[in-house]
Amino acid sequence: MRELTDVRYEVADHTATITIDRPHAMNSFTGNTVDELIWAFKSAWADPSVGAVILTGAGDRAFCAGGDVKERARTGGYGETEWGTFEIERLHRIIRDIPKPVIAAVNGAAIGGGHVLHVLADLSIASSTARFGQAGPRVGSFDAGFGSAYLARVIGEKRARWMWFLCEQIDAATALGWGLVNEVTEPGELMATARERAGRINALSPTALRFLKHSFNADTDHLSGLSHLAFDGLEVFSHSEEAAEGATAFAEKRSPDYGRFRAAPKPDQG
Ligand SMILES: CC(C)(COP(=O)(O)OP(=O)(O)OC[C@H]1O[C@@H](n2cnc3c(N)ncnc32)[C@H](O)[C@@H]1OP(=O)(O)O)[C@@H](O)C(=O)NCCC(=O)NCCSC(=O)c1cc(O)c2ccccc2c1O
Repeated sequence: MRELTDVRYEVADHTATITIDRPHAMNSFTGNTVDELIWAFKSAWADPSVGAVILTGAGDRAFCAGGDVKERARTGGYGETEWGTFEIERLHRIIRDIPKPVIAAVNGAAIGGGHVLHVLADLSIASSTARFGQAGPRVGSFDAGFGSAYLARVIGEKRARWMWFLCEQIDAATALGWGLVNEVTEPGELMATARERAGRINALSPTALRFLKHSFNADTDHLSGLSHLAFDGLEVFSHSEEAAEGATAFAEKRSPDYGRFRAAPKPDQG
């Protein structure tokens, strides 16, 4: 068992529960958090006693607020990692590829990269107090892979563009109406509901579930190439003044000033 600082990993009744445990920073993730999440998902994948996985956040304020923007404002990145690389793309792949259903138990704010994590889960159950939103364009970031294209598959183009282009949050009732979550519970009932659903999954044929999960995925797996390209672009963009302005403004609790970056590429004169 690896020593974990940012994530809790528990297995009970054939269900692995993975909890992002950084409530002081709204369960936002650093590179280390992502490494630990990958370890937890791989552990659940390899454990023959586990049939379903629940992903949630510690406390009642946040599921996950995405990347730790203060860390990025301070250092320009998401901190040290095991291999020196920020492995968020690998985490996305593991959530999709693990041959067991993943249930996101959304206990509060699911924002930015945290929102993407629940979108990638097979099922999402939300507390009535949960909030959902994308924040990249406000803090100088974007997920032009699964985080936008697969989101559009789930809720439709207009709604996905609305979430990304306005960076406003929606509540749990709206998320349910949009098909962004499967069900909404009272906050105190969220984990019991998620465990009950996991228990029902655990009573089913694991092989049938595995084939079904990968069959659902196959239809959108080409987005993985798009994701790869998008993360290449994000890596380049994240070193720009424009990206730094977004992160710095968040850390300084002020609105970002993107005015000087507005000049659009000129149409081809040739
Ligand atoms: C999440 C919120 C909507 C919550 O708002 P609320 O009003 O309830 O709470 P506060 O704003 O007062 O927050 C409490 C406390 O937590 C700190 N905090 C919140 N979010 C973060 C965060 N993401 N990083 C660090 N710290 C955070 C906040 O500063 C407060 O601390 P105090 O010390 O002041 O008490 C709201 O907080 C919010 O909108 N948060 C920011 C959301 C956000 O911008 N997330 C990052 C988007 S970018 C991203 O996720 C991302 C994902 C990737 O996969 C990438 C991959 C590769 C490169 C870059 C990536 C990337 O940038």
